[in-house]
Amino acid sequence: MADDLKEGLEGVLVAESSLSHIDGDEGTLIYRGYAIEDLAREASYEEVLYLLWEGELPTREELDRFSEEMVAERSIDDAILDTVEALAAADAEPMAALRTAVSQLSTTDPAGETDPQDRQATLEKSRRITAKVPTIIAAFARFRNGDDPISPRKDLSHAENFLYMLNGEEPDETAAETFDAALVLHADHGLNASTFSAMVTASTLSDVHSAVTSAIGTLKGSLHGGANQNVMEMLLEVDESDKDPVKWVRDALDSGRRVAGFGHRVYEVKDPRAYILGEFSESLAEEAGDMKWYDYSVAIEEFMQEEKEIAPNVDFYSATTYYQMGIPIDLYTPIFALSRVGGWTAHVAEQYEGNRIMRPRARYVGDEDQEFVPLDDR
Ligand SMILES: CC(=O)SCCNC(=O)CCNC(=O)[C@H](O)C(C)(C)COP(=O)(O)OP(=O)(O)OC[C@H]1O[C@@H](n2cnc3c(N)ncnc32)[C@H](O)[C@@H]1OP(=O)(O)O
Ligand SMILES: O=C([O-])CC(=O)C(=O)O
Repeated sequence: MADDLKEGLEGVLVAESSLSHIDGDEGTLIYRGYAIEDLAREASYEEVLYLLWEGELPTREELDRFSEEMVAERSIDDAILDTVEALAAADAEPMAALRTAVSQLSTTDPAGETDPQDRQATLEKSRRITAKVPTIIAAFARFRNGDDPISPRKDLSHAENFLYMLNGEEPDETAAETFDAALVLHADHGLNASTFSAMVTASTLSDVHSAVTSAIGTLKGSLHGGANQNVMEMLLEVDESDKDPVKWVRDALDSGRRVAGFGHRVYEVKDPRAYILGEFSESLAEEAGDMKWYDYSVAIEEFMQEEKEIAPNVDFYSATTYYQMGIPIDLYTPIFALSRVGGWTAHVAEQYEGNRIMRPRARYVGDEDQEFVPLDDR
């Protein structure tokens, strides 16, 4: 057995997948062969879910039926709502609340335990979880503001309905389209850490809810999904400092800080999703007549490129996009989960097919041949 140490599992091939592919040198991303740019421009999040779960883009009829099935699963039971209310009252972090509520969803799932070999049952469970995640996040956000949660509507798309449940009013066309495209852009991304986490859990033949719960916990970290919140907090810090953004970032790097929203394990060049989100951020800024956040971002991007040759990832421009849409900063990572749950569950379904338990190993560097000393003699 080769003894090469691959810290962070860099470059290690552990699975075959037909879901998404990243060319890190070229800076391209495809979902089942379709370019992310085409999907973001032309397809709804529901179409992308169908593509990931069913293997092909839906016809109009298939999409209508699928969307109806999703809509029918949007409501959450009172028991879940009570938990969400209690978590909001306890001032829980939104990602912690989401993780707990999604875990609890397993207790109200009508199918109970299902056979991992039953792909249909896995996909139905995935659909129920994915449909309910926006309802959980929006209810949490409202409870903590002292507002009543808003029931999901049946006549709105996944993206529109979330913004409606969050804000209490239907989003305008720009907000609805921008948010839908952001969901498309975040839906899948190869074996990123949270997806891998879901796959590891699934590989033990554990259930879909457990896999998604693992994935939420993994996405939360600042090196992964948590970076979008950190980007906006950094930009606010820049603003408050009254320093030039480039000077601020230079000082941050000098003090050993990492710049949130930059760098990637796979991309050697700018993340293709960052181009699209950058355009959204720019047009929202133009619409509002306030270019500040976009200009700060561009200045930081140019500096990071020139000075460090490190390009932005997906989290860099999603931050200012969401900020300019008025979304609370600590909901950015839950919103990432709201989209990525589609990818996580597609990978779980794939993992169950031809499953082998994930079990790497570590090189042992600890002590050997220790003489055991009984407790009272130590
Ligand atoms: C959705 C997503 O998960 S996208 C990623 C979101 N995360 C972030 O934006 C957090 C900031 N970025 C990072 O911490 C990293 O770039 C990661 C975690 C994304 C990738 O990590 P790795 O592939 O392990 O790269 P690694 O940490 O080895 O970095 C390589 C080099 O680039 C530097 N580097 C990487 N990212 C950054 C950054 N954001 N700021 C400053 N320097 C950086 C590292 O210091 C390292 O330099 P060195 O070789 O001189 O020590
Ligand atoms: O692929 C990764 O490592 C991180 C990422 O960009 C994502 O999950 O979208």
